[in-house]
Amino acid sequence: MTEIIDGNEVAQEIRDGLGDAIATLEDAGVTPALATVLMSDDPASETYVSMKQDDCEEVGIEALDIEISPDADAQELYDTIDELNGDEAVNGVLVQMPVPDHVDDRAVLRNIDPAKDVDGFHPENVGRLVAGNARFKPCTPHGIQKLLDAAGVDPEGKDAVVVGRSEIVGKPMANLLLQKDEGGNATVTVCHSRTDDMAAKTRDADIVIAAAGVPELIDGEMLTEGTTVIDVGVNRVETDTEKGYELVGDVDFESAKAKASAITPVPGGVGPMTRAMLLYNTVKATAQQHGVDVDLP
Ligand SMILES: NC(=O)C1=CN([C@@H]2O[C@H](COP(=O)(O)OP(=O)(O)OC[C@H]3O[C@@H](n4cnc5c(N)ncnc54)[C@H](OP(=O)(O)O)[C@@H]3O)[C@@H](O)[C@H]2O)C=CC1
Ligand SMILES: Nc1nc(=O)c2c([nH]1)NC[C@@H]1CN(c3ccc(C(=O)N[C@@H](CCC(=O)O)C(=O)O)cc3)C=[N+]21
Repeated sequence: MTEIIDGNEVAQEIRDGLGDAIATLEDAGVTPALATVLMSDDPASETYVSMKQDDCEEVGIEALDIEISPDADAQELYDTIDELNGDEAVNGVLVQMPVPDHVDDRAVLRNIDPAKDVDGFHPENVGRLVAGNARFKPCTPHGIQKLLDAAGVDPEGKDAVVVGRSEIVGKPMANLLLQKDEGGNATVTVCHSRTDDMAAKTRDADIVIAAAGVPELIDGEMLTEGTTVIDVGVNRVETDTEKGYELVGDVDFESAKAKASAITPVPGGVGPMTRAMLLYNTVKATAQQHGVDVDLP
């Protein structure tokens, strides 16, 4: 029987597990606060940001929701980031990606105070992660480590194939799997759009993590029996339904499930974990900023 890894359930465990740490911070007189900055009118981005607000409310994190018109000057975004960096009541700052073309996304990430960079995208935090001394593990790959653990899959000694090499998912995922640490110690292959014969790599893998942003790129034909399949893709595909779209992963679920020993669904797999680990990083950031010791799940 193929195990369907339930991301909503594991995310709920993480949120519940943050309760103790948040209570410890409250005892010290601190309420964690996360600021999300949205400079986009993309409906998917708006959905994620509003889901993050709800998550914060559930666990007792204060959520600040800042919207900047996508037509505004880049300077307005930089000024907002400066203000949040300087605001002692704000513990975490997240700028929803992508930002408009006229804004330099690297400069945006460089401007966030690394101590408040709960995405883990600031170059200092990227460097620390690669050096094996992470301050904040990026939310999506960290969430995937938690999902693998919940499914009883230890990457140690396994062949892992990551499809995608983005700064947000593919690269940090490969780095975490490679680390000489719990949840790591895998042998890692990273595929991308220039990879030759990707199916030969995925067929050799014990763990496949698909993060290409291409609907149903990975199907059962590209997998061997017993593979663990993690689907990061959240693609909105137009349909005739009332909503007008359907969420489709980077994995063809039915054919992959027929081969996999365990697989994540879309929705309800990696997405909820990304949001849960953002809360985790916000609590961690708050504790670090105030020198309070907390137990994290
Ligand atoms: N569930 C969650 O929490 C999250 C989900 N996502 C979703 O994950 C997906 C990937 O996101 P993100 O990493 O930001 O995307 P990017 O577009 O930044 O990166 C996609 C990567 O996939 C590679 N790629 C594209 N097409 C192919 C192909 N045909 N074969 C092999 N590799 C390919 C690209 O290669 P190259 O570098 O050569 O261009 C690139 O490295 C999207 O669907 C996104 O919505 C993203 C973040 C969080
Ligand atoms: N600075 C920054 N940090 C991010 O972490 C970040 C970002 N920018 N830009 C965009 C991507 C994408 N991303 C998702 C988060 C949650 C779901 C999620 O919760 N998905 C639900 C369904 C959502 C729905 O119903 O539309 C699920 O898969 O079950 C998806 C995608 C975070 N990202």
